[in-house]
Amino acid sequence: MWRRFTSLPLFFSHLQQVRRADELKICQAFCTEVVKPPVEGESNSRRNIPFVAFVLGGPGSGKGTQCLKIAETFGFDHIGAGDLLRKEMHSDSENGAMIQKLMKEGSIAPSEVTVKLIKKAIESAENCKFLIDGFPRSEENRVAYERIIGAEPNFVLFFDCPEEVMVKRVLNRNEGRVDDNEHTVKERLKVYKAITLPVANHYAKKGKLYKVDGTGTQEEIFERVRPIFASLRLST
Ligand SMILES: Nc1ncnc2c1ncn2[C@@H]1O[C@H](COP(=O)(O)OP(=O)(O)O)[C@@H](O)[C@H]1O
Ligand SMILES: O=c1ccn([C@@H]2O[C@H](COP(=O)(O)OP(=O)(O)O)[C@@H](O)[C@H]2O)c(=O)[nH]1
Ligand SMILES: [Mg+2]
Repeated sequence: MWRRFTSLPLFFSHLQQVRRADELKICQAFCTEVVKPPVEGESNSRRNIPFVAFVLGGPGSGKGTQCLKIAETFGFDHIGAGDLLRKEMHSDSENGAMIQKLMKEGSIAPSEVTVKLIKKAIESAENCKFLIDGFPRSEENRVAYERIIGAEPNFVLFFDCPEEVMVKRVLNRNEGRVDDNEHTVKERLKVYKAITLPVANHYAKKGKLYKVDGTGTQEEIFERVRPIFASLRLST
């Protein structure tokens, strides 16, 4: 349904914006100025918003692996939503037990928890361009992010991968994760198809989704990803 969605106009318009900002410091060039939605007790002010790419795809589609390569090659900060939640789970946080339960079930954590962690990661970074990996996982996540951060992502990278390939990769991941087992991955795939794919569909309809074939070697996949980021002229 959402197979047709190239959004080159988006990139070209951003490219123009970057070109116009050629003399500016690199960080400034990555920032998009947007109108902040009205907040009670605050006037409608203009402010700088970081350059953000969401990275979506099923469990084991290679999001984390490719994000590491993109971050290294193009100077993005990599914010893994699942990594933030795992860190929170292993801390003394009051949410730890709840997160562990949800992860084991293959369910999605409350938006307020995840968005708060993402916001903190963005605010504490020196960088101004981010890959947000594995988020938003639901329409509710998406709406909460856009409301709290006050901006949509600049674009969305989506890894398309057959289920059997994803399952095989997850079961071989060997990182000691509570969710890398046959039962949870099956549940995660159900959640992914029912709740996460509509988010990708939303951005596809807006012309913001870039779909990449997630099969093949890590290097082959990165060669499909590379032109997307290279065309942004955002590498440092
Ligand atoms: N192209 C690939 N071919 C084979 N294994 C891969 C490939 N990409 C990633 N992997 C491995 O598959 C597992 C899942 O990859 P990961 O990047 O964690 O996916 P995701 O973040 O989408 O769940 C990891 O163990 C990773 O090393
Ligand atoms: O925005 C997010 C990201 C992750 N998760 C939880 O964390 C798990 C693992 O997410 P991660 O992105 O690390 O998994 P991956 O897709 O990389 O295997 C998910 O199944 C969810 O339970 C969540 O609730 N919200
Ligand atoms: Mg991952």
